[in-house]
Amino acid sequence: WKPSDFELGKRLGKGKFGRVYCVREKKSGFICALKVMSKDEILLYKVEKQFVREIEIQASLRHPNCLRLYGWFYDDKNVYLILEYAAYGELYKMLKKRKRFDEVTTSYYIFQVAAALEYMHNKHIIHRDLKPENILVHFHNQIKLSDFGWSVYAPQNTRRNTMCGTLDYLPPEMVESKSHDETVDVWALGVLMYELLVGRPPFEDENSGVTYRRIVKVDLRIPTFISSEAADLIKKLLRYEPKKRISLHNLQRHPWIIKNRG
Ligand SMILES: CC(C)CCNC(=O)Cn1cc(-c2ccc3c(-c4nc5ccccc5[nH]4)n[nH]c3c2)cn1
Repeated sequence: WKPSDFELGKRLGKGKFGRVYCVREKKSGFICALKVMSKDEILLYKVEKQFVREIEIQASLRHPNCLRLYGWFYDDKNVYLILEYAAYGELYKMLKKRKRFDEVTTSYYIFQVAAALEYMHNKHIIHRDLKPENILVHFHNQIKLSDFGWSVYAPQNTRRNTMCGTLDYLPPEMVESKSHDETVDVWALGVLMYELLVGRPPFEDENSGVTYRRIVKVDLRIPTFISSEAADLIKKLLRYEPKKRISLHNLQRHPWIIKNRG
């Protein structure tokens, strides 16, 4: 592949390490997202190892709810990623616009994210960075998990994790730098479900020390407008004990998921 194989379309956004464009591959007319990352940025941020691991992980994933990485190429200045195009963009932007989602839509989103996570966990891959910014939406409310920058091959033993970005999605064991495993994604799914239904994450506070304390205390307050089945599932996801969290298998059979999947 080379850049001139593609017709440049609208700019889709600025990722952490690059610019993303909607493009059309000239010969086939295929629409995809082209991510352009400057080589010296990758070298500057010393993320080439994470970058290679992310490419390996994303290229190996084949699931309707995991964003495809079709291929990649580079020239003297940039690295180019040929990624699947999601018609409606980031879930995060949709959430900001709508304030919060209804329970039917949210349960369909949570069901799909759980299916993608179950698929990844079966391949011993932990996502570790589940949040609305990393979830893209396609036609018919189809969800695409993206940005496997923090994904690692389990089991993950304890190591100092330089956490960048939001603390809101961290489970107690990561806040307390204990060892962690796939169940960190189950906790994050609980945070995601709460945020989609309520419009803000459950332990949010402008003071990150307070957020830390609220996470390790599991200081969870569920608003009354949330249905009792939804509240039941949120409580089963946001358990302090990793082993006590509901499994992704059982989540897909929870009354709130079944009832709302229509
Ligand atoms: C190191 C390398 C392997 C990283 C691989 N993973 C990524 O690059 C993750 N990533 C995906 C994207 C991305 C961003 C936006 C889109 C979009 C998209 N569609 C949109 C529709 C309307 C408005 C915005 C849209 N963005 N489709 N596919 C995308 C893919 C950016 N980074």
